[in-house]
Amino acid sequence: TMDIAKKPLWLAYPPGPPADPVIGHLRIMPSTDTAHHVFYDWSRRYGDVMYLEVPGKSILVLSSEKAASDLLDKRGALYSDRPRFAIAERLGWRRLLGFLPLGPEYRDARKALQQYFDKNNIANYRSIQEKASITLLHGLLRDPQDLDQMLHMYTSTILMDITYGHHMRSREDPIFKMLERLSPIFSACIRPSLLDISPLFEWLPSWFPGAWYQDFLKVATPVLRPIEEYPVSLVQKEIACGTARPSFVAEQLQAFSQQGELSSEDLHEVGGRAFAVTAAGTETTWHTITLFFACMVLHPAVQRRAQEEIVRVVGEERLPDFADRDALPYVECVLKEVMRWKPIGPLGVPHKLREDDTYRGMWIPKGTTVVASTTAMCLNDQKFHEPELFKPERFLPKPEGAGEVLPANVIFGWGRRICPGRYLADSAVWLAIARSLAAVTVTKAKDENGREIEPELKFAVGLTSRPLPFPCDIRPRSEKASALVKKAYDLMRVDDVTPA
Ligand code: HEM
Repeated sequence: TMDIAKKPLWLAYPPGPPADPVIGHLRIMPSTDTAHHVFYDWSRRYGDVMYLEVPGKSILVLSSEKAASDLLDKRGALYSDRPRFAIAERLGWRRLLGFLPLGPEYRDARKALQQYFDKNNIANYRSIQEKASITLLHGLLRDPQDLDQMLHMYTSTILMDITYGHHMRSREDPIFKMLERLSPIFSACIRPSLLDISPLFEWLPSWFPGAWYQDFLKVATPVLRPIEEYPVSLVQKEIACGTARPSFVAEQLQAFSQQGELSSEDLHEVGGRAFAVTAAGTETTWHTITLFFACMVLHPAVQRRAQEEIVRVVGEERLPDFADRDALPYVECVLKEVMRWKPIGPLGVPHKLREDDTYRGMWIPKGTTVVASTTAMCLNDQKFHEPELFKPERFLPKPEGAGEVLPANVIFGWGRRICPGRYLADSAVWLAIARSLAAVTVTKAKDENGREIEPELKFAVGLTSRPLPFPCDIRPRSEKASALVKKAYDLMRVDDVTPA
C-alpha cells in the first residue's frame, strides 16, 4: 500500500497477464519447474518488461538483453541487491555470496572471490584442470556407464583443489560423498514456500498443507554443517603442519590471521566464502558438460565435425590443450550452443531493486524481485534463427554460418552480480568438451534386440536445470586415442606417488 501511495498517478506498472483482486497473479503463478517456459510464453504476449504480483512480492521479468542491460548493468547500483531466499536462510545459507544482500559483508566476500577467480588467475589452475580431465577420460574408457557421476567428480575435483587444495583421488573421498548429498538440497533451496510470505509460518507443523519445508529442513540441516566446516578444518591442520597447498581457503585464512588471532567468526566467514564457490560452481559446470554429452548423442553429425576439426588441428599424437583453443572454432561453437540451447540457469538468479524506479515511462516499486530470463533471451528469434534447434553453425561467421552472437551476460548474469566463476567455468567446460571429443565417441545405446534407444532428455529444474541421466554408449574414438589417455593417466599416477 505504501508503494501505491508513492506511485505518481500518471505512471503505470509494466504490463502483465490479468490479475485477481488482492491475490494478484497467485492463481496463475507457475511452479519452479515450469516458470521459465511460462514466463517466456507470457513475454511473447506482454513484452520484454513484465510485472507480476503475489501476496508479499512483486516480480519484474526482463526478457530481452536490452532491458536486462539497461536496468541490471547500467543501473547496477539500484538493481544488484538480492531478494531473500527463505529456505536457504533457514538452512544457514544466508551468508553464501550468491544469496547475500548488498552491504560490507557482501562487498568483501565478492572482492575476495572475484580476485581469486579473475581472468588472469585462471591460467594458474590449468594443470589442476588437465589432471582432472585425464581422470575423466580414463574413467569414460573404463566405466562408461557412470558418465553422470564421473562428470560430477570432474568438476568437484577441480573446485575442491582450487578452493581447498584438497586432492580428490576417488569417488570414495569423504568430501565427494558429502557433495553427492547436496544436489537434492540445492534444488529445494529456491522452491517457493509459505516462508516467503511470512517467517511466522516457521511454526506450522509439517502436516500443514504447504509446509513441506519442515521435514526437508530436518533432513537437510545436518548434511550441511560438515560440508561447510570439515574441509576448512583440514586446511587449518595442514597450515599448522606446514603441508598446506596453495588454495583459496589457505589464502583467506592467512589474510584473516594477519589481522590478529583467528576468531570463530573469521572461520565461519572463510567457510562461507569457500562453500559459496562449491555451491555455485560444482553443479552448474557439471550439468553443462552432461548436456554436452546429451547433445552429442542426439546430433552425431555435429560430433563428427568437431572430432574432424580436432584431428585436423591437433593431430593424433597428443590431446587438445588450452593453447589449441583459438584454432578450434567449431568446438567453440559447440560449447556456446550447449550453453544456449537449454540454459542450465534458465532464469538466472533474481536481483532485487533497492529504490523506486521508472523505466520506459513505467513504475517499478522498491523491493521488486527482478528476474532476467535467460530462457527468453536464448529463444529470441530476432537474435537466433530456429532457436529451438541445436545448431552450433549459427555462431560461425557468415557466409559459412549465421554470424550469431551469444553475449556472456545472457548465460552468466548481470551487473555487479555477474558470475565471478565464469572464466573458470568456461575453461573447465571447454577442456572437458575438447578432450572428450578427442578421446571418445558417444552414440545412442542399443536395447537387447540391437535397436537404438532414442534418449529422452528430461530436466530437474530448480535454480539450475539439471539434465537427468540418459542412456548412451561411450567408446574410444580410436585405438590411438585410447592409448594416449592410458599413457597420460599412468604418467599422472606416477607423479602422484612420487614425492616432490
Ligand atoms: C557453466 C557454469 C556456470 C554458470 C552457467 C553460472 C551462472 C551464474 C549466474 C547466472 C549467476 C547469477 C548472476 C546474476 O545474479 O546476475 C551466477 C552467480 C555466481 N556464480 Fe556462477 N555460473 C557457473 C559456474 C560458476 C563457477 C565455476 C563458480 C565458482 C568459481 C561460480 C560462482 C558463482 C558465485 C559465487 C555467484 C554469486 C555471485 C554474486 O551473487 O555476487 N559460478 N553464476
